[in-house]
Amino acid sequence: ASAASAASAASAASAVKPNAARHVPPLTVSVDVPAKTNLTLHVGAPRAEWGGRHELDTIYCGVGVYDTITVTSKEPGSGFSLDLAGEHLGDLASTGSDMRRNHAVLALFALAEACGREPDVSLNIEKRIPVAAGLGGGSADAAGALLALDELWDLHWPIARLREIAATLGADMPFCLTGGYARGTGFGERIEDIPADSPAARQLKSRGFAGLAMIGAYADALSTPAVYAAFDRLGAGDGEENHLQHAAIALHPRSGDAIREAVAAGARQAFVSGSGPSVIAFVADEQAAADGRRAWTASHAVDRILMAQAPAAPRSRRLSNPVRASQTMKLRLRQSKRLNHIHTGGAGHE
Ligand SMILES: C[C@](O)(CO)[C@H](O)COP(=O)(O)OP(=O)(O)OC[C@H]1O[C@@H](n2ccc(N)nc2=O)[C@H](O)[C@@H]1O
Ligand SMILES: Nc1ncnc2c1ncn2[C@@H]1O[C@H](COP(=O)(O)OP(=O)(O)OP(=O)(O)O)[C@@H](O)[C@H]1O
Repeated sequence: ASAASAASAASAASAVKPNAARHVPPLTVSVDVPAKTNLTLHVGAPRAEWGGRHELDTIYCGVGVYDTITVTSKEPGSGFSLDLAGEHLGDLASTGSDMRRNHAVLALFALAEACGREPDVSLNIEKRIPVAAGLGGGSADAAGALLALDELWDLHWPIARLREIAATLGADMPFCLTGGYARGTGFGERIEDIPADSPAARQLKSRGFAGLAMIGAYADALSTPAVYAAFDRLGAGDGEENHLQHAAIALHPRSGDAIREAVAAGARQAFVSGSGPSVIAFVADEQAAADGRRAWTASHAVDRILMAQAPAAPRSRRLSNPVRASQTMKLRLRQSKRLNHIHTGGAGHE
């Protein structure tokens, strides 16, 4: 069940038990949030009122490589902390990376402000989604933080309300709250769910956009604004459902090699994920996956291969004991009291 349905199930349960013992909010909540891709991504004109972001019509799909976001209540007045763990942290691991700008931290401050709470929370992110890879990892972490805090703080807000907050933080975030399949319009933030048993979902499945997917990931990153800027110069490739694919391959030719290799090895669908550089290849079965992996390995068309199921959705867990990270790389930020003011719209910027 998704975190959203878990949340509404919890509030429904308390509604039918008026005499039950007072509900005690959990002290730790953990949410696994999948990566996202775009099965189609039609890009229109940039719009000044969206800060130059482009009009989109896209079919989003959750892809089952999960980041785990864990939130734990802290002493009142103690502020927030952030722990990041994972083998491939990309630019998040660099000393110049400002963890106060981490998307999950921004989500914590946005929700705290919206519900009038202090952000006295420790955030723990176990990253598995490749960073700056076109897989929406930062958006997934922000969505996970919103879902987990919604439970930790016993808010149980409707998804539509969480989506409004998510939309102030980034185009992909409203989708990442629910995953599955969905259509996105506006700058990507207006979401219409595509239920799993709908004709539209059945059509996507029959076109091969479901089941086992290989993700070809790279040590290189692509900046999303740079890919949109390249799209503005180059336009979309002929017949390509992802209008950013041509621009992403122009900036990162190995993504084009990976698509060709995957198709030659029998993949049902192979395309650049969002703004790239990652490539997603849907395969019919384990045998086709083995063929695809061999082709990518022999040709060195990708640096890393991850396997995933799609479509995928967030899932939440209440924990009685805080989790301990045990990964190879671990980064930590302890926040100063002053930072609270910066992120809640108070005094100035650093
Ligand atoms: C490429 C996609 O991942 C496809 O879903 C999204 O369009 C990008 O989603 P995102 O990273 O959540 O986007 P945001 O954080 O809102 O914007 C990052 C940058 O991407 C570009 N951007 C994003 C969305 C959009 N509709 N048009 C744009 O031109 C802008 O340069 C913007 O400054
Ligand atoms: N929690 C986070 N996880 C990943 N990146 C983050 C996070 N917070 C901030 N960032 C910053 O966001 C940048 C984009 O990372 P992300 O993994 O979201 O890329 P992406 O999937 O290509 O983005 P997009 O959603 O634009 O397609 C990174 O380079 C990083 O500096």
